[in-house]
Amino acid sequence: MAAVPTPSDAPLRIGTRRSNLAVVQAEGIRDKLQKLVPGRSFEIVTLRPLGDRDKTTALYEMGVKNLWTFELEEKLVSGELDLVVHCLKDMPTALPETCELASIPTRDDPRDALIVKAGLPYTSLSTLPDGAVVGTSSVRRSAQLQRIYPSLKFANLRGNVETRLAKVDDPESEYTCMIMSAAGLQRVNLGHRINEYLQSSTGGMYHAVGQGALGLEIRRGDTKMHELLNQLADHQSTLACLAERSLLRTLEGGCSVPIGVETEWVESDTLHMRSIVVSLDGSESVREHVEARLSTAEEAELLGQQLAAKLVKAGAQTILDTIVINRPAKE
Ligand SMILES: NCc1[nH]cc(CCC(=O)O)c1CC(=O)O
Repeated sequence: MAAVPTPSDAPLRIGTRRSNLAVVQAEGIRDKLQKLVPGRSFEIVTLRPLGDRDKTTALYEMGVKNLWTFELEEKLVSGELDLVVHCLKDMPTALPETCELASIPTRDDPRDALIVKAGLPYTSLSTLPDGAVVGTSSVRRSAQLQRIYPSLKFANLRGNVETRLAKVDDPESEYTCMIMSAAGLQRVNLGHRINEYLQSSTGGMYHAVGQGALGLEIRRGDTKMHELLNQLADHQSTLACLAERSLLRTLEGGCSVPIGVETEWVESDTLHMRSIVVSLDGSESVREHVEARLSTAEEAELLGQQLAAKLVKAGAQTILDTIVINRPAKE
């Protein structure tokens, strides 16, 4: 007679999106968990969320905010999944009451990267010709680039990493180049296609909140999973990302805004945080920074709130009000 499996014999089910990037990320987490609990079996369950199924409707017109997460969260809550592996930057700053962000592992490169169409000679943003077309559907990227390089043009570019790269490389396509996260490209072994890393100190680009980090989401109150995932958490990455998410949560006010950020540990216990808020056309922008010694999630969230308050005081509210009226797309 077959043994009746006890709950701890049941495979631990990890949910994620159905892209190559998402699966690679989930496999990485699975391999780490496997080392922590060698006796357990694991199963990766992929799902194509609404945000990936509908590629034509403008993101801001789809109504729901959590287009990439809500179906996975439903399966978490119903018990069909035990864990969801997200790109942290795709996770809304407010999660459903029934779920929680259990762990943020060591963050990869948070920067944006420039990728030029195969065969073209350009190697950096500053060498692109006037009128070059940048593929991106992120208002954070297009607004910031327009601020720095007013002669650039922009065209929407959606789809997973490989699809976007193929569209840009297509000799018939209008794109001269695209901007993507360095971590996303590196994780699917396309890091060699990066022509330039973008950051505030060399060119003025700030990355998205949470970019380059993973967010491990569980059912609220699942203490066993929480304890297990705690072992994958990285203290500095967690505090930096919580500070960034707090900044976004404070500024967002229910709507998406083109806001860029950078966080840097200047001493092992001191977090330096810089941020920019840009109008959609790049004509107006506000930049601020804060720094504090911190060691707890509460202190990190306070720092994010302080930076938000400084930005608002410096004029970010005027920019944000205009954007709320225009209802922009998020990343
Ligand atoms: N916007 C979609 C998205 N969400 C997470 C990543 C890549 C992984 C990451 O940066 O954490 C990407 C691709 C991109 O923005 O270039």
